[in-house]
Parts: sequence; structure tokens; C-alpha cells
Amino acid sequence: MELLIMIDACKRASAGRITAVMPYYGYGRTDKKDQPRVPITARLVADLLTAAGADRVLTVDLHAPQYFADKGIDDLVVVAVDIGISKKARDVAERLSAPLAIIEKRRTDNSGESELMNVIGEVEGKVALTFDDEIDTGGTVVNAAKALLDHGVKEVYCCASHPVLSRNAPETMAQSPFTEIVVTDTIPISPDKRNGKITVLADPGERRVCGAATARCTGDPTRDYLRQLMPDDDELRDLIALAEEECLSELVDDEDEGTSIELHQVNEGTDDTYRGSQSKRQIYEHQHVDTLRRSEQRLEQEQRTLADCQAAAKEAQDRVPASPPPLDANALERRRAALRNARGRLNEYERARQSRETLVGQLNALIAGHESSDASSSAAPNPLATAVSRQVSDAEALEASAWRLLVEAAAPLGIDGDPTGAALDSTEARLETLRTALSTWNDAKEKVDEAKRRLEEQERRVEAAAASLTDANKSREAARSNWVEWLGQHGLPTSFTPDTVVEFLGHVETTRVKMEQVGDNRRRVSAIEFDIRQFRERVEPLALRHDVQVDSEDSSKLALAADELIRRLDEAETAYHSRERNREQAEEDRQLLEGRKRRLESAEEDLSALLTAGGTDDTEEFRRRARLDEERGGA
Ligand SMILES: O=P(O)(O)OC[C@H]1O[C@@H](O)[C@H](O)[C@@H]1O
Repeated sequence: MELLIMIDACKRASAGRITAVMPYYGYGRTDKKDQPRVPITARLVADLLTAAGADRVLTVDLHAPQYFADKGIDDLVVVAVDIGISKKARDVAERLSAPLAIIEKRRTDNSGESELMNVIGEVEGKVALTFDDEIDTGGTVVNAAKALLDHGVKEVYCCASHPVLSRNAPETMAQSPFTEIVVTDTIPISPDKRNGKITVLADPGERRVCGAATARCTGDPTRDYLRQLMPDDDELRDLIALAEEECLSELVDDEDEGTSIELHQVNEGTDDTYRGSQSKRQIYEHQHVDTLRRSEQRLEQEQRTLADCQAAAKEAQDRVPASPPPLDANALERRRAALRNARGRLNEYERARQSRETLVGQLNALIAGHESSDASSSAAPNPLATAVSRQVSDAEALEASAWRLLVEAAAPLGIDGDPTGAALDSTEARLETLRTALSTWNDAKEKVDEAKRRLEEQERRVEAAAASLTDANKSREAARSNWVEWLGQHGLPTSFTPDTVVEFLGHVETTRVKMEQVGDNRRRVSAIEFDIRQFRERVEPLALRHDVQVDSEDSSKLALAADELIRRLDEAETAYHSRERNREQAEEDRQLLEGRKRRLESAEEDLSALLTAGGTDDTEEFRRRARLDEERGGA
């Protein structure tokens, strides 16, 4: 639903084109109406995506037979766990140069339970690799594994694109007979669902596909990141240039002449270099080196198979009898027809002989009866006997004729004496021996032809594998020279591999960080020096003025002078403060005195006024009169 909403949002924001990247296309398995009254949910989801506004859906399938090619498993057979997946399984089998077997499976309902039916193909004694699109409950693949083990496989591996792992699947898979279960990361597997058997492949091809589609929509975030990592800063560049010697000594062997690296040059294009080295690394290492390794492995495998085919051809040839049978199939068939004919003739002859013997017996009985019954008439012919006698003659003629025909029929069989039943039986036994010899010969010849066909086919495969290896070598060489050219363009030694470039860039980055720290420290030192300069400019004139010794070269002496000046200043300040305090005290005393003076003057004025009012200027007289007044007032 979120995806539909996002697509709708993009559409309403006027997106030119909308690609939904869905590593796992959920409900994809319900893609046909294989029973009455079931939904076609895959179609429904597609319709929903289309209605929301998606132009394209990008989804993922497992294309990782390389993983199993690298394992180098002998006697591998790829097994499609149902007929529906057999086409894809066949591709995998071809890429692994392994035969294909198919399990015929039929679901009984739409609940997800499955029923195994039949294993089609040779699996006995082999290592089976079951291939499927997804593992949901795990029922299909586990049943497949059991069926395969029942059919005599030695070991079973499993690979599938999507690990849905619903219901009890984690336990089912953990307890399954699989040696390893290989899936992709289209659906994240939570840690509690994992077990030691499950290997999750992050297929680089799929990553590239998804990555490319995503990058088209979002741009490349790596660039911004690298920009941050490697700011284009003059000071930094200078600092890195300063670290050149250090870095070179770490990176380049001293004896390796001509490998001087202009680090500042490298730094100028470091983000490009870094990015470039990553992509080159992918091309140089992952693509070409992997292709080369695969091609080598394939050639080795094809050569091993060729050796097997040669051994099989020789064995088939050794099984061919030393001399061919004396008859070919047509001649043998003619003899067998002749034998059937001779048997027919023998039967006819036997019937004729029996018939003649019966008649002779009857005739003899007639003659004997006639002689005993009537001796006088014994000379007279007995008409019955005469008739039987004629029949005997006819029977004898028939017998002779049947014998001739029998002899004629037996002649092609090489029966020279009496063509009796025993002779025909022994001829039949001889023909049976010949037939067996002929069939053995033909079988052996057929096996030789088949082995030769396989050998020729395998020789072609070896040639093709050798050609691919040559191509892979060429491609790798081309990639290598591109790489070397690229190293040259970036001022790097041609001995660098992608790893050493990454290591080198690591050093550049470490140096950059160290130099940043050096720069910071230098800036701090400059600030301190500036402060000292200012300090000196202030201290020196003061020292001169106050007669304090200063060594202008020695900052520590400058500090001593500053201390002396400060001490003197402190003394002066103390003296000043003491003076100030005395001065303030004197002022206070003066003010007190003045106050007292003013109060005295005022008292004198008051006294003078009183005396004037008392009519005397003598204070004693004034007191006497005052006492007198008081006494009068009291009386
Ligand atoms: O048997 P489980 O694991 O539940 O379901 C997975 C199988 O169901 C099919 O639609 C898939 O293609 C796969 O073969």
C-alpha cells in the first residue's frame, strides 16, 4: 500500500517516468488459475501498480550459479522443484554444466500445502541442488529434498531467490536435510529466523541493476560524500604536499625507481581518483578477474569431463567383441524365417508320416482279419483292404513329398543329414546364440558410437571453454592495460593494484587528517606568537622606563622582566593605596575639625545673643541674674 501511495504521490508531482523497484514481487506465485475459484493475485498486484501510475517494475531473480560453480561440487544435478521453474533451472544447470532433473509437484489446494509426485531424471548417487523462486513455508523444497534422498542422492543443497520464510519455515529449514540453503537478500531475514545452514547472497548483478535504477531516480550520493571527505582546500593541499615524503616512504619501495608520486596532483583529483579507483576496481577485479577465474574453472571442468569421456570411449571400445558375429541382422532374420518354415514343413511331414502309419496299421489289421476268417477265400481280394491299400499308397506319396519339402526347407539352414526336430532345435539354439552375439555386438557398437558422439561433443565444449578463456585473458589484459593507463594518468606507479590504490588513498586521507591537526596546532602557535609579540611590545618600553633588565631574544627573561614590573607595579599600587587611605583620613579629620569649629562659632553667637539679652557681657553676672529671676519666679 505504501508503494502504491508513493507511486501516486510521484505521479501527482508530475514525475516523467516511475519505476517501482521491488526486489521481491509479493504474491508473484499466484500467477495462474490452476484450480477453480482461485484468485490471480499477481495480476491483481500488477493492475494495482499500473493504476497507481508505475511505468515499470524492477524485480529480482536469483542468478547466482557462480556461487555453486565456485564450490566445485562433483556429480552435481540441478533439480527444478516443480515443472513451472524448470526453464530457469535448466539455465542454471547449463551454466553449471550439470544435468537437470525435475520434480513433478501438484498442489492439492490454494492453502500453500504441496504434494510431491515424481522425480524425472537421473539423480541417484549425485549431489542435488534444488532450485526454486521462493521459500515460503519451506514445504516444497523440504519435500523435494526428501524425495531426492529417497531416490538415492548423496547430498542436497538448496537455492532460491526469495526467503519469505513464513509460518514454521525457519524451524522446517533448520531441521531439513539440506547441507546449505542459499538465498538472496531481497527479503531481510531477521536474526531469529536465521540458522547456520542459510547463506544470504547479495548478488552484485542484482545490486547493479537495482542500484542503476535507483541512481537514475536519485542521483549519486557517493559524490557528495566524497566531496565532504576531500574538500578542495588550498591549505590542506599544501599540508598534504608537505607530507609527501612521509607518505612516499610508507608506500613506495625505495629501490623502485621512477615511482615518484605527486601527492598534491593526486589530491587535486582525489575524489575522482577515489571514485575512479572504486569503479576500476570493480571492472578490473570483480568483472575480469572473476570471469577469468570462472573461465579457468570451466576449462578445467570441461577437461576433466573430456578425460572421463575419453576413458568411457576406450572402455566402450574395449567391450566390443574381438570379432564381429558371422551373420548380420538381415541374414539372421532370414535364417529364423527359414527355421520357422522348416518347422512348418517338419510338422506337415510328421502329420503325413502319422497318417501313413495309421493307414498301414489299418491295412495290416484288415489283411490279418480276412485271412483268419475265411481261409478258402483268402485268395480273393478284399475290397476294403484294396481301398485302404490305395490310401496307404497315397499317404506314402504324400509323406515322400512332405519329406522332400522338409529337406528343401532345411537346406538353407545347413542341415545336411536328417532334418529331424532335434536338428531343428539345435539349429534354433545356434541361431539364438548368434542373435545374442549380434545383439551384444550391436549394443557395444552403439555404446562406442554414443561415447564417440559424447567425446566429440565434449571436445567441442573444451574448445569453446578454451576460446572463452582466451577471450577472458584478452579482456583481462585489456582491462589491465586500461588500469595501467589510468594509473599513469593519475601519476600513480603502474605497480599499484586496486588494493594498493585504496591503501594509498587511505594514507592520503590519514595524512590529510594529520596535516589538519598540524595546521590547527600551527594556527594555535601563531596565535600564541602574536600574543607574545604584543606582550613584548608593551613590556619592553615599560621595562626601559622602570629600569628593568630585558633580554629581547629570550621570552622567558621577558617574562621575568614582566614579573619584576608587575611586582613593582604591585608595590606602587600598595603605596598609592596607603597614601590614598592617609589622605582620606586627613580629609576626614579636617572635616571633623571644621564641623566642630562651626558648632563652636554658633554657640558663641548664641551666647553673645543671650548676654546681650541679659544686659551684660559678663557671664558670671549673667548667671547671678538668671538665678535671681528663677528665685523670684518661684516665690
Ligand atoms: O512450499 P512453500 O515454501 O510454502 O512455497 C514455495 C513454493 O510455492 C510456489 O508458488 C513457489 O514457486 C515455490 O515453489
